Amino acid sequence: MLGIDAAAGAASLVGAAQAEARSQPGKDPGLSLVEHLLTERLGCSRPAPGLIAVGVLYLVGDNLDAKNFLLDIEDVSDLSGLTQRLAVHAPEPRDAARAGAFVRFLLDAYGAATLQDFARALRPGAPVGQVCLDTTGKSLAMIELQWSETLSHEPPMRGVLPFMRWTAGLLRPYRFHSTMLVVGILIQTLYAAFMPLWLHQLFDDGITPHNAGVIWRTLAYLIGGFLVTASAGLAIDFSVSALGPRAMGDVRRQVFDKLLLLSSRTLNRFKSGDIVSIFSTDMFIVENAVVRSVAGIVGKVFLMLGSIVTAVDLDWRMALATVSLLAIAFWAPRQVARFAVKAAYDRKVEDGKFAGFIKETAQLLPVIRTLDIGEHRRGLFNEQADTIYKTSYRQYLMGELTSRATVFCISAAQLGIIGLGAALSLTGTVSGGVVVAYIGLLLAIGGSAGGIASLLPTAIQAVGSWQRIESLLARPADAPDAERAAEPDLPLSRVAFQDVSFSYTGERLNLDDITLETQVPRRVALVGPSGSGKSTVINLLSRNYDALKGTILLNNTDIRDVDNRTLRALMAVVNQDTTLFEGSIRYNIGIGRLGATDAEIEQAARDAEIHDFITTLPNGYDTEVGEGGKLLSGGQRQRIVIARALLHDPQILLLDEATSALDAEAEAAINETLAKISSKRMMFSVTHRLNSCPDMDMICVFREGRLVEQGTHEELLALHGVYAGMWEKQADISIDSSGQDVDISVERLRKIPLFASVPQEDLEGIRHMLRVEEVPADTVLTVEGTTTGRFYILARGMVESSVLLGDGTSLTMEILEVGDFFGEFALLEGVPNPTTCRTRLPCMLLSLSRQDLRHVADLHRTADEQSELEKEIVATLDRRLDAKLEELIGRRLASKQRGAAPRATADAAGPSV
Ligand SMILES: Nc1ncnc2c1ncn2[C@@H]1O[C@H](COP(=O)(O)OP(=O)(O)OP(=O)(O)O)[C@@H](O)[C@H]1O
Repeated sequence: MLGIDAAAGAASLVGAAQAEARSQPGKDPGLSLVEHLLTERLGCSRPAPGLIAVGVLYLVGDNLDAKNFLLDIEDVSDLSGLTQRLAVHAPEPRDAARAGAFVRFLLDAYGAATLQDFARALRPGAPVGQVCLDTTGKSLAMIELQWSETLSHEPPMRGVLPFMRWTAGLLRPYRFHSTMLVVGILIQTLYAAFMPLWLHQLFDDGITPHNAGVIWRTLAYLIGGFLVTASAGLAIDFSVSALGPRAMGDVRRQVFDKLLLLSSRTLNRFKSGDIVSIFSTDMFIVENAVVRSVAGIVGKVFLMLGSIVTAVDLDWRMALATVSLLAIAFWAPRQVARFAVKAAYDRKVEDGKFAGFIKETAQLLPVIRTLDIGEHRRGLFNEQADTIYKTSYRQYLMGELTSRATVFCISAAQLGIIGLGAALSLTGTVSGGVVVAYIGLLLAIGGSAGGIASLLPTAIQAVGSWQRIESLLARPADAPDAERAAEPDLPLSRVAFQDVSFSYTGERLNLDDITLETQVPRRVALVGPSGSGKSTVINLLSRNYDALKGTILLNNTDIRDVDNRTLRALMAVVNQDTTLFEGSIRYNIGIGRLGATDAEIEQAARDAEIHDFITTLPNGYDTEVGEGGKLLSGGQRQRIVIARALLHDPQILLLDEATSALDAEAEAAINETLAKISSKRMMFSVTHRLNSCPDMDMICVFREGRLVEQGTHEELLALHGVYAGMWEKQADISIDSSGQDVDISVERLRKIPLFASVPQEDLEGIRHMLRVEEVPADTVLTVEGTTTGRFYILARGMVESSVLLGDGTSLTMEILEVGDFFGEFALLEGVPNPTTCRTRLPCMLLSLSRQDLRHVADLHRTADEQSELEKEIVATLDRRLDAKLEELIGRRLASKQRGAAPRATADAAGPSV
C-alpha cells in the first residue's frame, strides 16, 4: 500500500518489533511492527507518528468500510487532538477507528505518495495544520471538511430482530392497546401450549380406557379454549390497527422535526427524491409491517415457545431434540436474511434516486424538449429502470429464499423429531399418546414457523425502509442553536466579516479570507462574475452555513453565539426563488411574522406595492395561490415574498438576485420598490446588473472567492480594476425604464473584437439593425454543431454555454453575463457553433443575423469593399475560433481526466465566446 518492500529486511523488522513487545508487554506487537516500518523504511521521525501507524494497523486489521459509519462530524473535527493523543497513549478503540478512517481518506483522496509525505512530515512538535498545508496544500480545516464529506452516512445493516425491538419501543407509550395486544398473544400461546396436553389426556386417559367423563371434560376445555382464543385474535386485530398508525405518526413527527433541524450542508447530501420517498413509500412499508408482520411474528414466536414448554412437560428428551433442531432451523436462514435485508435497503435507495430522476424530468421538460435530448433522457431512464429491475429482483428473490429456507429447515426439523418419537416409541420409552401429542405440537410449531416465514419478506422489506428512516434520524441536528445564546446589543449598528474563509465541500475555498466592515443603515452591493462567492456571503450571513475560519460579527457578537430565533428576527432573505407555499395570499405574507394582524399584512402588501393588485382579485387576500404559487405571475410572487420580508421588519435585508428571474419590466418596477424600502435598514444585495451600484453606499467586488475591491462606485471606477472593467462592459448597454427597449452605443459595439475595425457608418448601421429580444429562462439560442442562429449581445440575464460530452452529459464552458456576446459563428458561412447556448435566467438580448450584416454592408459598399469587411470579420472570427477550439479541447480532456463529471465551472465568467 505504501510502496514498502516488505520482503527486504522483514526479519530484522519483525525481530525489532518482537524485542519491543518483550520490553513493553502492554504494547501491541502489530503496532510496533508498523512503527518500525514507518521509521526505518519510510524515514518517519521517532517516536513514529502514532496517527499513521495506528491508522495503517487498523486499516489492515479491520474492515473499515463496515465501521466507517460509526464516525460522525465530531469525530473528524479534531485531527490535531487525535494526532497528539495517538503520539503518547495506547489508542482508544474509537481513536483507532478515527485514525484508520483518516489514513483511508488520505490514501483515497491524495494517494500513497502524499500519505508517505504526511507520515514523514508528522515530526514531534510539528503542528498538524502545517503538515496538512505542506503535504496536501490544504489547511487543517479544509482537510477536516473534505474528510467529513467522505464519511459514509449510512447506518450499519441491521436485521429483523433489531427492527422488532425498535417497533416494541414505538408501541410502549400506548399502554392500553399494547396491553391488549400482549394479553391476546398470551392467550393464544396458552391455548397452543395446553392443546397438546389436552390431546394427550384425551387419547391416553379418555379414548384408550373409554372414559366418557374425561372425554367430555377435555372436549369442553378444547372448545372453551378455542372461543377464548378467537376473542383474543379479535383483540389483537383491534390493537395492531390502532397501534401501527399511531406509532408511525410518532415516527413521521420525529423525522419531520429532524428535517427542520438539518443544515443546508446535510440536506445537500440527499437526492431530491429521497426525503419525499422516506415520508411516502418507506413510512408506508414500515407501517404495513408493524400492522401486519410484527405482531404476527411475535405471536408465532410465543406460540413456538409455549409449544416447547409443553414439549418439556411431555418428554424432556424429545423436547431437547426439538429445541436443538429448531435453533439450527432458525439460525440457518439468517445467513440468507442478511442478504435479503441488504437487497431491500438497496432497492429503497434506488427508489429514491428514481423518484428524483422523474421529478427532475417533469420539472425540466421544457429544457429537455428545446435541447432535444429526449432520447438521451430515455437512455438514462432505461438504465435506472434496469437497475430498479435488478435490485427488485434481488430483493424479492432474497426475501422469498429466506422464507423458503425457514420453511425447509423447520420441515426438516419436524421430520427429525417425528423420526425420534417413532424410534423411542418402538423401544417403549414413550407412549402412543405422547407421540400423538407431539404430532399436534409439531403441527403448531410448523404452522407458526410457516406463518413467520410468510411474514418475513414484508418484515425484511420494512427493515430496508427502516434503515433509511434511521439514516435520516441519525443525522446530527447540525443547525443547532448557539450554546451561549448571546444577544447582540440591539439595534444593530455594525456587520463585520473578519478573515472569513469557507468551503462547501473541502475541495477548494469558495470564500477566501474575506474581511469587510459596514455600518447600519447602509446599502451594500455584492458584485462579481458568476461563481465568485456572492451568494455564499449571503449564505453565511443568514447562517445557512457556518464559516470554516474567521468570524462574522453583528455589532460585537459572533453570529454563531446568537440564538437562531434572534438571528431570524434580525434578517430577511429575498432571492430569485419565488416559490410560494400552497395556501392563500394572506397566509403567504402572514408567515413573515406569525400572529401579525390583517392590517399589518395589508400594510406590508402596500409597501411591497402589491395591495392594489390583491384587491382586484375576487377573493382578495384569501385568494389561493396554487401549488408553488403557480396561479400568480413571477413578479406578483416576488412582491408577495417582499411583502412577507417587510412584515418581518428585519434590520438586515439580504437580496440575492431578487429580481433576476423576472422579466425586465417587472424587474424595473420591483427595483424601485426595493430602493424605497431599503433606505432605513441595512441591505446586502447580490446583483449582476451594475446600474443600481452608483446609488449604493458600498460595493464589494468578488472574484474566485476573494474580495478583490471595495468602495463606492466612484472610488472603484478610479481604481481602473475589476469593477471598472465590469462597468465598462455594461455601461453603454441600457434598458429603458419600461424594461422593454435596449440601447447600445457605437463605442460599445466597437469594443467587440469582431467590429473593432468596422467603419463608423457601418457600425451605426449595425447598431440600428440589432434586434431586441426578450427570452425566458431555459431557451436554447444556439446549438452545438449547427450553422443556424444569430449573433447575440447580452443586455440582461445570464446564458450558459456548454458542450456535449461523449457520454451524453454536458459540460458547462462559460457563464455569460451582461455585456458578453456569443453566437458570432452564425455570421460566417458554413462554420458550426462550437457550443450550445441556453438562457439560465430571463434575458434581454440584442441580436444580428448573417443576412442583416450583409444587408448593412450592401447599403454603403461596393462588392469589393464589402468583401473586405467580411474578410476582416472572418479573420477576427478565425482567430477567436482557433482560441475557442483549443480551449474546448483542453477542457474536454480535463473533464475526461476528472471522470467527465458535468458541472458549472467556477471561473466560468471569462471573456465572452
Ligand atoms: N451547495 C453547494 N455545494 C457545493 N458548491 C457550491 C454550492 N453552492 C455554491 N457552490 C460553489 O461555490 C462557488 C461560489 O458560489 P456562489 O453561489 O456564492 O457564487 P455567486 O457569485 O453567487 O454566483 P452566481 O452569480 O452565479 O449566483 C461556486 O463555485 C459554486 O459552484
